[in-house]
Order: sequence, then C-alpha cells, then structure tokens
Amino acid sequence: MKVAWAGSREAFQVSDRMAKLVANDPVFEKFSKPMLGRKELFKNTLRKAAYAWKLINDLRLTEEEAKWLRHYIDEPNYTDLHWEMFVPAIEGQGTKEQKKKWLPLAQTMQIIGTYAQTELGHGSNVQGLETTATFDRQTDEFVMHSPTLTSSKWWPGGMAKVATHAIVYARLIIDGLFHGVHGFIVQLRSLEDHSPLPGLTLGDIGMKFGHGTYNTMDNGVLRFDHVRIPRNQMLMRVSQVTKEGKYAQSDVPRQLLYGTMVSVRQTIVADASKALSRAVCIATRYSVVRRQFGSRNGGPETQVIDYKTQQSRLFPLLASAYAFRFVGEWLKSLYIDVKQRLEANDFSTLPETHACTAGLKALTTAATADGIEECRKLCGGHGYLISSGLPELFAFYVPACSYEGENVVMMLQVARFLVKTVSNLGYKQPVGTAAYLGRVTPLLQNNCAVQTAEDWLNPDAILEAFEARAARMVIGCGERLAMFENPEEGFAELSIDLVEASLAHCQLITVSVFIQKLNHEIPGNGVKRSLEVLCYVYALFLLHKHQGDFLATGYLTPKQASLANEQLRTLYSKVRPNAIAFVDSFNHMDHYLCSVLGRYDGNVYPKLYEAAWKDPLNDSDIVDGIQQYVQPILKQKLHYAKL
Ligand SMILES: CC/C=C\C/C=C\C/C=C\C/C=C\C=C\C(=O)SCCNC(=O)CCNC(=O)[C@H](O)C(C)(C)COP(=O)(O)OP(=O)(O)OC[C@H]1O[C@@H](n2cnc3c(N)ncnc32)[C@H](O)[C@@H]1OP(=O)(O)O
Ligand SMILES: Cc1cc2nc3c(=O)[nH]c(=O)nc-3n(C[C@H](O)[C@H](O)[C@H](O)COP(=O)(O)OP(=O)(O)OC[C@H]3O[C@@H](n4cnc5c(N)ncnc54)[C@H](O)[C@@H]3O)c2cc1C
Repeated sequence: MKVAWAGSREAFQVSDRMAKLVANDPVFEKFSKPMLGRKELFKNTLRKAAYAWKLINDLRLTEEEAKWLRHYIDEPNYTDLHWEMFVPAIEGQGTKEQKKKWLPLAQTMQIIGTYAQTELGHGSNVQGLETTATFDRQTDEFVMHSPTLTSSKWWPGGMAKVATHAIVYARLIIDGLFHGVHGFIVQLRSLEDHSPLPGLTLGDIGMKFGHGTYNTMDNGVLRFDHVRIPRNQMLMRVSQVTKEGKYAQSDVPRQLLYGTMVSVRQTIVADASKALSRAVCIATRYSVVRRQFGSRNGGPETQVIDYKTQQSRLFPLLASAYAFRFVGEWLKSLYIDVKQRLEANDFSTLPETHACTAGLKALTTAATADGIEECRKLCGGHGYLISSGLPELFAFYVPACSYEGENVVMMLQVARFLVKTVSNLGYKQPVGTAAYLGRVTPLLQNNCAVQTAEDWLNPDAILEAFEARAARMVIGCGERLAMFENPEEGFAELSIDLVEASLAHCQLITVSVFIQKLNHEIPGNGVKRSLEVLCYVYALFLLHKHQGDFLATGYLTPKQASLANEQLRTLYSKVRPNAIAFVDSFNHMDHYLCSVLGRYDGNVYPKLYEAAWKDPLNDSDIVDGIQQYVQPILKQKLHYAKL
C-alpha cells in the first residue's frame, strides 16, 4: 500500500530517504517553532534554507530529491517561490535568449526570484493590475511605475527581505497605448549588499494567520518610482516589443502569460493529499488511542474510532486523501503532456488543462482545509493544542483556498469551459474529461438501475450516476443561459448554479480517476481490494453529501439515495480493521507530523504531559507579571470588597 500511495517503488524510496534525512538532522528540528518570535522564526527559516541548499549541493541531490527535501523541512520560505514560480515563469514565457541568460543564474541561485503579480487592489482580476511598464524609445528601456496606492505589489512570497529579482506583471504602454499585462524581469536588490535598488520601496506586509507556519515567509509589498529596466527584460515568448517600439504578438496564445499559474495549481493539487493525509493520520491514530464511555464490567472503554459517527466523519476524509493523491498524480501526467505540447507550439489541450488545474485546485484545497479542521474536532479538546500538530497545519493550509486563484473564481473558469463545450456540441465532439458531455442523450434519458444496497458496489453504476448528475447540471445551466440576450449577464446571474455544476464535473473527474487507477494500475489483489473499499467510500460519501443534486436532476429516486447511504455504513465497518494500516501507508514520520496525538507508537498521554512542561510559562512557578499585576489585587482591599 505504501508503494501504491507513493506511485512506484522508486518514488517511495526517494521520498522515504529524504524524510529520514530531514528527521535525523537536528538542524531541521521544528517542535520549538511555536515559541519563537517573528524575527527569530524568520532567521531560523533562513538558516534551514541555507543548510538545505548546501545539502542539495554536497549530496548532489536530484531535482526530485531536492523537492522532497524541501517538502519535509516543512517551512514555507523564499525558495518555494524561486523554484515553483520564478524559474517556471522564465521557462514558460521567456525566449531562447532570455532562458539562456537567466536560467543558469537562477538554477545556481546566484539570483533569487519571486513572482510579483498580485497588488493591493487586484489579485483575481489580472487584467485589472495597475503597475505600468512604459516603453522609452530613447533609452530602449521600460519605466516601471506604481501610479496609485492600490497598484503596490502585495503578497509575493520571499519579496520583502530576500528576493534579488522578481517577475513583475505590469500593463505595457507604448506611445500612450495599452497592450495588456505582461511579465518583466526586474532586479530588486543589490547583489553586493542586498539593499533595495534606487526607486524601490520594499517591506513585509505583516503577520499572517497562525503563528509558526506562514510567518516563516516574508510576503512583501513593493512600489516602483519610475524604475528603468532594459527592454530585453520583458518576457517575450508571447509578445515582443522591438527597439523601434513596435508591439508584435507571436502565434503563441496570450493565455500562456498565465502558464505559471497552471503549473503551480497542478502542484497544489498534488500537495493537497499530503496535507489531508497528515491530518487524517493524526486523527486516526488518536481515535484508536482515545477511549470514552462504554465500559462493561470494569473493562476498557470504547475506542472512539469504533463510534459510527466518528467513522462517518473520519473515513470519508481518509478516502479523500487517497482520491486526491491519485487525481494529483493523474493531473501531473496531464500537465507534463501539455508542457511538452506547449514547447512544440501545440496549444490544443491548454483550455482543458486550465479547466482541470483550476477546478481540481479549488475542489481539493477546499475539501482539505475543511478536512483538517474536521480532524481537529475529531481529536476533541486535545486537537486544539499546538502539540496536536493540527492548528498549525490548518493555519498553514487554509490560504491555499485563496492563493493561486481564489476557489470560486477558479470554479467559474471551469464553468466557462463547460458552457463553451456544451455550446459547441453540434459540431465539435468533446474529448478528455468532457467526453461524457458527448453522450448527453443517454445521460439525460436513462435513470439509475440500482435496486439493492449491494448494487452500489459497482464502478459502472457509480460512474454513470456521477456523469448523469454532472451532465444534467451542466446542460441545465446551458439551457437557462440561452434564455439571456446578453450571455455575460446570464453568466453572472446564474453563477451560483454554474459553480455547483463545475463542482459536480470536478467530482466526476476525481471519482473516475480513482476507478481508473484501481482498474489499470494497482497490481495484486490485497491492496486492490482494500483500495476498492476506499473508492466506494469516497464516491458514496459524495453521493450522500450531494444527494440533493442527484435527486433534483431526477437521476436517482429517494430510495436509491438511501440505499447508497446504507451501503456507506456497511463500508465503514470494512475500513475499520485496516484504518491504521491505511494511514501508516502514508509513511509519515513523527518529525513530519509534528504531533503528540499522531505518534506512531501511540504513546500519547505521557508525551502530552511531557510536552506541556516545555511551555515557557512552566519555566518557573511564579512568572513575570504575577507580583506586579496579580499580587496587588490579592492584597488590596478594594471598595467593592468592603461592601
Ligand atoms: C510557490 C508555490 C509552491 C508550491 C505549491 C505549494 C504550495 C503553495 C505555497 C505557497 C503559495 C505561494 C505562492 C502563491 C502565489 C500566488 O498566489 S501568485 C498569484 C496567483 N494569482 C491568481 O491565481 C489570479 C487568478 N486570476 C486568474 O488566473 C485570471 O485572471 C482569471 C480569473 C482565470 C481569468 O481572468 P479573466 O476572466 O479576466 O479572463 P482573461 O484573462 O480575459 O482570459 C481569457 C481566456 O483565457 C482563459 N484562461 C484564463 N487563465 C488561463 C490559464 N491560466 N491558462 C489557460 N487559459 C486561461 C480564460 O478561461 C478565457 O478563456 P475563454 O473563455 O476561452 O476566452
Ligand atoms: C499566503 C498567500 C501567499 C500569496 N503569495 C503570492 C505570491 O507569491 N505572488 C502573488 O502575486 N500573489 C500572491 N498571493 C496573492 C493571491 O494570489 C491572491 O490573494 C489570490 O489570487 C486571490 O485574489 P484576491 O486577494 O484579489 O481575492 P478577491 O478576488 O478580492 O476575492 C475576494 C472575494 O471576492 C470573490 N470574487 C472575486 N472575483 C469574483 C468574481 N468574478 N465572481 C464571483 N466572486 C468573485 C472571491 O470569490 C472572494 O470571495 C498570495 C496570497 C496568500 C494568501
């Protein structure tokens, strides 16, 4: 099961080796992080990042190994932006000459980059960005400027104190004419003494939600006061500006300017399963240790995992972790394919890839953020302690619902893709994840054939149910949209329904990828049979949660919906004996979990007791402030006390 989770034996070995390397190196200790102030926290992260870079070089780690190493260090920092956004932006949007000049510098970290797109006034609406890049023909330069307060770049990670360079997105102006938003490579700091270059205002945007997690990152603010950069620092794969000031667009679609976001959204989907599996591992292990009620004849109380209600909250999350792992893997292969096509100037699959990365990013991050919080509640009161590992994990994870495309905005992008697919149905056969929309007649006409709870243990029945629900919701939206004279007005008016239809489409993708994985990629019977149970749990849980959709579209009868729920209850009993094996298969080490409740050895209570004594308040019996502020209250005889 560990190999099935990792994707291959080799993938398991790489990840396992890097997890151990990090766990066994005292430099990467992280239990004390919550006690550090912001400056110490930040410096500590700089120290770890520098040490990690040394290890990567000394041990000659591969790119894959380096990624795992950074992952297990488990502290957001400037290197994330450098490797995941700055470098890919140059790779995807730079010309051959630009790549030749900038990539070697970036790949050896002689320069450190960030991705400066979002501004104080605009994040989602990229075309609304206000920073300007005005071409000056006399000097063959662009003049970068922040004309308003709201045009201040705001949020880019690593920008406040570390990055030496940034890809800055700005409106291109030539001879007073706007030519849309483009990316520019801008140097931010001196490579000698790290001071900000003239004309730039740089700073940190302030503390963020949680304590020891995202505050390790220096998210920054940046303002330009007429800063000049050479013309050849505009990323020119998509559009070019000549030294005469002529603007030209190549055959490459404009959307490629957004290509870095597609790449990172794919990574975020692949990472969702890491965060969810971590929370589920903690909650499952603790639910086996924790006992409440049910003692008979002085025997032990019931393990809380044996309560059906606990199972009904926990096991769908366990199943979701596996579903997200597999859909993340699938999306990665889709992305690798599109990347190769883009390099060869084949842009045909870009719209579908954009819809998949946007929609699955929204689906997986929302479910993971909610799932982590549910896991905290599944651990009762102790889940609220920092030492449970869950509050910090939640604080770290929850911004994923906003960054790299706010989730609702992303679902609306999926809706645009679906509406377009439906409106082209007459003359263009949909393919890939939208292929089912090419079979609308049977999907709209046939109803569910399930008659018993056992009938739900059938991948074909499940797939057809999810396809019919999505098709009916999408087609329904299409029909209602057609009633509007102005399609954009219609889209805005129906946006709530469109987001729900997009969610149905994305859930269909996750369910069908899970089934596909079982049918074609899991060898042997033992692992396959166990995963099958989780696959059914995932699908029937979604069906139960969204039964309103399935009933309202007329595909299911109330009786069939209730049979699905009956089957789900039975499935929970089948998950229970393997619950610990399922979470052990994630291969998460105690260092990575950073949770007293989720310890591999289950030794929760003594360690929880021990951890409490490490709190700085327990350094002495009488702490600073008691004599000054508490003793006087005790000693004074105040007015009301006399009455
Ligand atoms: C660094 C990360 C490391 C590891 C990952 C793990 C953890 C992450 C850790 C930390 C996070 C750190 C960094 C976070 C960074 C950021 O957040 S960077 C900023 C990200 N910003 C956004 O995501 C902005 C969201 N907005 C947009 O993407 C777009 O503007 C839009 C809302 C999608 C589209 O806007 P609009 O409606 O105005 O449309 P147009 O711009 O006119 O688009 C027209 C057509 O193009 C299609 N389109 C849009 N985007 C894309 C795309 N990316 N690829 C392909 N096609 C695209 C759009 O659908 C339209 O199509 P049409 O309808 O067919 O014409
Ligand atoms: C931790 C973190 C790290 C970040 N790192 C970076 C970085 O490195 N570089 C960078 O450039 N940016 C970064 N960002 C910024 C991030 O990309 C944006 O915050 C994100 O894209 C969301 O945009 P917004 O803040 O403008 O949200 P808004 O769009 O203002 O969202 C506010 C609300 O409006 C709704 N809304 C907006 N538009 C629509 C619409 N058309 N229809 C319906 N509802 C709508 C949204 O659903 C949401 O509920 C980071 C943000 C965070 C939190």
